[in-house]
Amino acid sequence: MPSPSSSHVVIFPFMAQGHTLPLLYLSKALSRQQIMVTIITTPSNATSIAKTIANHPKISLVEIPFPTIDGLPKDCENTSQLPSMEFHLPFLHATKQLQKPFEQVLQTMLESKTPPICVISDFFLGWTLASCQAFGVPRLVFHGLGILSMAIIKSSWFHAPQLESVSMFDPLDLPGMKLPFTLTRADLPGSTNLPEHDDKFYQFIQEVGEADVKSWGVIVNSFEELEKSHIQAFESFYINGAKAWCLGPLCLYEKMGSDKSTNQDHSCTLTQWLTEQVTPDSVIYVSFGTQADVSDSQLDEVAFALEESGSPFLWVVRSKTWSLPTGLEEKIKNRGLIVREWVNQRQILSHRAIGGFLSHCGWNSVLESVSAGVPILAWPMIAEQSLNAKFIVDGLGAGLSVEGVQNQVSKILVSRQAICEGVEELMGGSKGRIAKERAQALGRVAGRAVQKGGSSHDTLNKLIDQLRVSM
Ligand SMILES: O=c1ccn([C@@H]2O[C@H](COP(=O)(O)OP(=O)(O)O[C@H]3O[C@H](CO)[C@@H](O)[C@H](O)[C@H]3O)[C@@H](O)[C@H]2O)c(=O)[nH]1
Repeated sequence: MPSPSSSHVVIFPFMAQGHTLPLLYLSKALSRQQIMVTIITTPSNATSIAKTIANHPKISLVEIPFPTIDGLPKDCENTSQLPSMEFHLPFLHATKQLQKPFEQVLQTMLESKTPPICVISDFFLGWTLASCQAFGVPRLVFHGLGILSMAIIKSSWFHAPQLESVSMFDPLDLPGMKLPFTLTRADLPGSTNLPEHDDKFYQFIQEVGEADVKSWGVIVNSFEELEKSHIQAFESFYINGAKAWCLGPLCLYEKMGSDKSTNQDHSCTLTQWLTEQVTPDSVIYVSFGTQADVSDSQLDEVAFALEESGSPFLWVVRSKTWSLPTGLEEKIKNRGLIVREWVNQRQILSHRAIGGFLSHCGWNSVLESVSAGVPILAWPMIAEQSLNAKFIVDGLGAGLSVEGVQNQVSKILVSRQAICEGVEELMGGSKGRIAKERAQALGRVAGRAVQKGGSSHDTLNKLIDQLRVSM
């Protein structure tokens, strides 16, 4: 069995912030266990990753070139650089061309004194399974999602023919699953709902899904106390007895303030602004993640709603075309901050001034909010976010929903009244108070999970032991 100091893990994240960040936190957790980690990525992603791993000598980076392909803007190496979600599929296909350089890197590593004990690669990089099998290295897959949403997606995919006869808004029963909320087909992500077999995205997901279920194991950014009752249903879809290793919340392995990848001056300004909002729990943080396209007219509604709600707010806006509606600047100037650059979201959520999070319910944001004990005002937009929103609101009771955000099928403009009412209830209503208590209780459990003796901490040790034995 290799000694701990010579154990080496290869991590290959998908080039999207929400997929890469948790794996960077995992790299740091592994390096603290004296494990060498090599992160494989492309040049422009390597530049930003290098900043976050600067003080971790056991983590190194290997760059492989991103391919140039028709239909994808030049120099786009991360989904956050895509002009819109229309380019997502060409981007996904482009990543398949990383296989050859990836295999060359793996070959060199296997000939070295420290061959890897496993490769942890993203679900979207399904072809890594064939490479790992060819070289005899176990592949662990990472999806970036929670257990419950993954189990629902897999189950509805598996039972698709039976589901087609169920109407869009009727409750859905998934065999073998105990759902903590009422699920309808309208809640399912687009590619799962009404799969069209000649749809190119469907075909891509089917391809990477086939590799997924043949993986050696699954790294899950969640913790047993949160999702234990769904693990068995999820694992049942894996054909070689693969285990789901719940290691999260991975963000909690990152020491607060240690990430130097954000602009430090800017971070200080935000912290100072938050500190000036003297009343604890008074500020609502607003962010819709790194992928969803939110129209400028919808952003106008958010702006008016935040103004009307009277709550202080800190809002991260990604749109390059949107500007604050005329007249609003003056009205919000003493209690609203709109930020257009990358912020340290975890640091913001943990500030005592933050009392709520208006969120799209990307899984990282959900976990970060829960970990900080901050209740969520849920506004799911794309992908599996409706499932996360129902889980946090109906399943865990740690959030409220924006009324009028029915599902992902009816794409209507959500009115400023609905948003404003949600903000008022979360920040000052009795339902908001109950959600806050629940979020705070979950935050304490999440913190214990990653500490010595906690469920995720123990699972990480067990995983490392098992990989070393199987070498
Ligand atoms: O200015 C910013 C903006 C984002 N973040 C971080 O970026 C991550 C964003 O992740 P997430 O909240 O999951 O949002 P998305 O990246 O938009 O989510 C995509 O990836 C998730 C994980 O796979 C899925 O759950 C979502 O449906 C999918 O849209 C989080 O860690 C945030 O803390 C920052 O730190 N600063």
